[in-house]
Amino acid sequence: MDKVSVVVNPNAGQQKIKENFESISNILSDGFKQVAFYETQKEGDGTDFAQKLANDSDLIIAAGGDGTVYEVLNGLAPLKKRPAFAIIPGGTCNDFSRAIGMNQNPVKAAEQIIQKNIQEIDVGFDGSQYFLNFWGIGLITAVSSQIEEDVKSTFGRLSYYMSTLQNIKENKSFYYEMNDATHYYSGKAEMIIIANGPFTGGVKPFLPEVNIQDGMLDVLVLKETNLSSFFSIFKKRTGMMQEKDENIIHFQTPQLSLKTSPKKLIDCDGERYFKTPATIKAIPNHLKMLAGKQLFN
Ligand SMILES: Nc1ncnc2c1ncn2[C@@H]1O[C@H](COP(=O)(O)OP(=O)(O)OP(=O)(O)O)[C@@H](O)[C@H]1O
Repeated sequence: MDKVSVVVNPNAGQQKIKENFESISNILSDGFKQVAFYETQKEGDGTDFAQKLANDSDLIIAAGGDGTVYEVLNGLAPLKKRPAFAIIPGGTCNDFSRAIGMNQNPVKAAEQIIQKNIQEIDVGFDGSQYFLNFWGIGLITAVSSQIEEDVKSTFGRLSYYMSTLQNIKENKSFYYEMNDATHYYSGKAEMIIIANGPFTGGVKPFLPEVNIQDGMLDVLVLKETNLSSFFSIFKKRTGMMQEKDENIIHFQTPQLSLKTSPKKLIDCDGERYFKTPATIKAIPNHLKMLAGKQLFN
């Protein structure tokens, strides 16, 4: 692994990467023969850079927040020849970087990257876009749309909690139909999350047991998103829940088709560009990532 391209969003987070640029650059140059940096200037640049640089890079590093990771992933994932992928976290939540054990200090993350701990991971795909972490509709979309940029920079992750609590009161249900090879479900729901990796919204309230190396997606349907359903999730996590909860559907599947009425805005790793319907699948071992820890296999 010699040639490394780093796609940097200089404005991500509170310019964390820019401030530490020299240290990051020195560390990466110690670990790899050739390191080049490319600064994004606007939306879409991360995807363009990834596509242009892929053929001539052994490794592409996304340095920025989850938006930058999403853009670089969506540049790389459709390609036949995909270089390895790594993340230097520089945003507010950096969800996926946490899932693969990256240190949240960008300089320390660069130190982890030069250890070259290569792991194969699954990538989610909904027919239009790829995701590493989660795909969701309903409450989760309302939560992230409501976080204003100024609130986000002042309160960081706390704003996700505050926004969630506010949304629990205001959330509206929708009608859904979904099926895979063995399940068919329909009814009313307030939130559906399809998880590939274990982190959503900078915290991990949902499905922390999700495995990003098993070729499967975890589907979670919440019929009602009130405080008691969140408490049920908590009980399920801690093994306290004995009986089946009527309010929650949870299963694993490699692929799922989903439609809703009305059409719902999709939150895909925190980005919101498309609406339902969609067919969502896990593409097993689609990317080689340089992780900060041993994953599940
Ligand atoms: N130079 C730039 N100036 C402003 N916006 C940019 C620039 N380069 C890229 N962008 C856009 O900014 C969006 C947000 O960036 P990113 O997610 O990296 O940072 P963040 O919002 O601070 O972090 P997080 O999403 O983790 O909270 C990206 O999706 C991208 O489209």
